[in-house]
Amino acid sequence: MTNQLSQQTPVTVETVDDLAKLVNYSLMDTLNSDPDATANGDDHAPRQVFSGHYVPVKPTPIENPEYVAHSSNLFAELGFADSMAQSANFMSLFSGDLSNVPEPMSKVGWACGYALSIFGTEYIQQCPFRTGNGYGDGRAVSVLEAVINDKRWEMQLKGGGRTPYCRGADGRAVLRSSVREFLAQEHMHALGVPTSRSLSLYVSKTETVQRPWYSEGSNAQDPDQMISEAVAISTRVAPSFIRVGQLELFGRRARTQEHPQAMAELELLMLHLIDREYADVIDQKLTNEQKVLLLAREFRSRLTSLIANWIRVGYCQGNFNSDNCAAGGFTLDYGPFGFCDVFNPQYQPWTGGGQHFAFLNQGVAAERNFLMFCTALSPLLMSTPDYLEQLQQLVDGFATEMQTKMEQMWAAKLGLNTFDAALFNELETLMLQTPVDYTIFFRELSSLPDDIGPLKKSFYRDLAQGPQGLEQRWSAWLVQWQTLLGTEGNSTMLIADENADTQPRNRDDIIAQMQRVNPKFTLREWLLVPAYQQASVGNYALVRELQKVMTQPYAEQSQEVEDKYYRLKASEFFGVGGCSHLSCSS
Ligand SMILES: Nc1ncnc2c1ncn2[C@@H]1O[C@H](COP(=O)(O)OP(=O)(O)OP(=O)(O)O)[C@@H](O)[C@H]1O
Ligand SMILES: [Mg+2]
Repeated sequence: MTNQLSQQTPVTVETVDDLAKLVNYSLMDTLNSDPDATANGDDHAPRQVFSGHYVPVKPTPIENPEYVAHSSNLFAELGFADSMAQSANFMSLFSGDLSNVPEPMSKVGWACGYALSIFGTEYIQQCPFRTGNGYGDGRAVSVLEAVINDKRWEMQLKGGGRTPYCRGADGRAVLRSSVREFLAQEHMHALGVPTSRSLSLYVSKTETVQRPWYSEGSNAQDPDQMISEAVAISTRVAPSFIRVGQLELFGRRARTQEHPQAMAELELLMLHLIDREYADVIDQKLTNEQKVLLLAREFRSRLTSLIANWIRVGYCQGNFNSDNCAAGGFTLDYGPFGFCDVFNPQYQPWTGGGQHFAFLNQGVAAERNFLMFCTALSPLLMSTPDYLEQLQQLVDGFATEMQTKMEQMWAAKLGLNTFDAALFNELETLMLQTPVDYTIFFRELSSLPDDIGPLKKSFYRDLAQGPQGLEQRWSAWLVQWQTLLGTEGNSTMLIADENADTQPRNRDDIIAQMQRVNPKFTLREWLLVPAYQQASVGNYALVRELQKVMTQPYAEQSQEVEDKYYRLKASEFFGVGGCSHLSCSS
């Protein structure tokens, strides 16, 4: 749960020609291509894809691309020179034009099909053909895989044009959603939460599409107008983009023996997933059945940690369907996400999402995705009933593991070594009744205040306006917490106390530990709105400023940054469409 410091690699990639030397297409080499696909990749009309793991497809470049931003952190980790982001060849490639890429880079990218489950219910009819064979990457096109310092990375354009899975839509992403996703991915990484990463962001100077959106200041739930927005392509990077929904597509086909290769395709995908995401923890020499079990165990462990991390930093994914759940156990698809301001277990930024995907329900939503993951893999264990039984036990044990991770996370946020249910329950009640700003509250608490004075900075209401006795209850809670921490009445050195759960710890150590767990800055929606609004008129200053501030979320930063970004959400932003809630995310 600590902030991962970016590892820098010496710059070795200064041009697209240098990058071409690192390409290595494991997916295209080991998985099956759709046998009905056109050889040249001009495959953009919606159609059914009956078999094969991927469809070769050329992205459609955005017209007149302009540089908006790149992640210099990721560039440094990959050994990319910053200058490359604005070079003509790099910009062409990552704004969708593969026509001039050097050998051995492929001039054709690929898109993958996947199935959909929502909160554990299988959906089949969500494509124009009502079969599920037309569902998948409708606007995400992978363009290359490269091995850089022994690590494999896939690079995928979001908004890269229509694919056979586009279902009649335009295949584009607008600047607004691309700015949000671009900033959020790198913020999440800096928060120490596993995620796909952002490489680059380019916008078209001339090409626009229509999207439903809110008129200025609208309080409506749903957008009340169509607006014209510039299209953009952001490139995201991950070891793979295999989703739970993808395993499900092949699991369902294997289950119903939809075609003669169905079982073999499921097995290939499972092995490929291990190779891409779990090679360091699953021994190649094991039998396939043993691999399936280990895979499920490891995925469960990653997924439960991921959710605990989301809740630690106040993140709500909003649309945690199985097709938005990366099988590698990291955050994927920053569509209708949000970082909460007010602590609220029911916080759900997406109006279409429902309470099942709300902030504190994310563990249960993850459990449903894990069930679908195991269901998809179960055809591979049909001949080994004892293994199937063990898989079921992994499903049955999810909630307990989730609970353990949550308790560890809450304890860490409170600076404690062990979770104390009574202390936490009272805190949760107080946070709801006050109400408090989640980020500011825990950050202020991290300074180990002597009384509740400093915590008031995080309160959205004067305590006198709340239930009777609120102030006294806060004070009593603080004393109880200090007792458990062992800091009561001692401002310099801690004394071991029989009630304290820790060995004596230095006060500064506790502060430092808590500040590594409780970020000072989170990417709240009211900070994103002006950044993408200014970007829409060609001013990228705020995007870059946010990028800088939000990639150091645990650092104190300057007074100026604090004044601007370490604040309660202003009252005028509450209830505003596109700021407090949103519907369309694309
Ligand atoms: N403008 C569009 N054109 C074509 N397909 C689209 C478009 N918008 C969304 N889709 C597809 O609809 C499905 C559901 O959309 P969702 O918002 O979950 O994903 P997304 O944000 O596009 O993508 P991802 O999950 O790849 O980050 C996805 O399969 C996506 O590819
Ligand atoms: Mg999605």
